[in-house]
Amino acid sequence: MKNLTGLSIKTEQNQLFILDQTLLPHQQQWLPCQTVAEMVQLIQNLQVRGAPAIGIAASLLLAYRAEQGDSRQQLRQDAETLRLARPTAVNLMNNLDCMLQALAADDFVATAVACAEQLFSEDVELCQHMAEHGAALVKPGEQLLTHCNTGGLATAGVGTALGVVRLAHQQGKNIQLWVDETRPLLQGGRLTAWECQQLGIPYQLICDNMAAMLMARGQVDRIFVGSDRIAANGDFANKVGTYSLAVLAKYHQIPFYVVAPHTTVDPHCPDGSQIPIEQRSANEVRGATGSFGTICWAPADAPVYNPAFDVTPASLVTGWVLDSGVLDQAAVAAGALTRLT
Ligand SMILES: CSC[C@H]1O[C@H](OP(=O)(O)O)[C@H](O)[C@@H]1O
Repeated sequence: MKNLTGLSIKTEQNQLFILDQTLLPHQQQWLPCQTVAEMVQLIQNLQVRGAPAIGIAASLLLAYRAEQGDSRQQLRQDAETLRLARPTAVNLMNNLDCMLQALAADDFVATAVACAEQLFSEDVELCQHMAEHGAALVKPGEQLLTHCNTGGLATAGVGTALGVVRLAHQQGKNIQLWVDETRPLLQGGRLTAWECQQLGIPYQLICDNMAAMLMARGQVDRIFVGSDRIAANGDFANKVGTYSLAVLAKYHQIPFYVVAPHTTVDPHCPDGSQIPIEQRSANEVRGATGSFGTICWAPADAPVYNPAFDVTPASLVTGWVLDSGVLDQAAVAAGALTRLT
């Protein structure tokens, strides 16, 4: 397997390593990953996370196992095990489908490795295209807002929504970024803040419940968020809290964009009601665990509802920023998402 270097995934000397995102921003620890069980744990613990990154990491693990001599039958079983690791991010399913096609070839070791490497390098390119299309929407001096983490940590490239912000910044557009901390796992406060500091992007971290006031004050000009799955009609799932941002943006007439590669579109999913929403553990809401240890601020037996994602209807979306360009509501209503290549 080639040496591949992403911000949170890398291969070196035929070994696969994952940057443990639960330890960021205070610790940077690369973990070797050699088994399917280890990869499932890393994905379920969000040590590797972000729709594109999850799919790429799972594919590289299968390629690694193929190089280790696992049988085609075992690899097919492993693909199905990995598919169950997290249900919402369709990139995982799409990437595993690609890997299963590669495993059908006679020389399946070589084709599996080539497929996983291609998925990695393709995502790098897709991220750059999304960044270019999205940054073209940004006017100089705008105040942008984003939710969760959608940067290099969540992809193999520069990211999706945060990749747009990064390029607008690099183009000298003098943007400012509001970063939602993104309860309960704080992907914004821990990961997007860290990426912004690495990249020199001027940002301010806010609690999720502060976004409305900023919009009311006219301090948000444009919102970019990522996605874990986009349905054929343009509804999309993203980190919980995205829907409320979209409603607020509609009320305040602020342009609201979802940024995603075509690998996040699920043409077989007719609308948002069909997107499976991952339910996560109560303790994530009761408290937080990270490199700082565990802080439990709720009663240990507090009843909890913890959906990891919510669904935003297409009616609230100004534009879909894809690697192929920006689609507006008319294009999406005409079925453009079902004709992507
Ligand atoms: C480009 S990543 C898309 C998506 O993934 C994140 O979810 P998680 O942190 O649970 O993996 C978040 O929803 C991002 O917007």
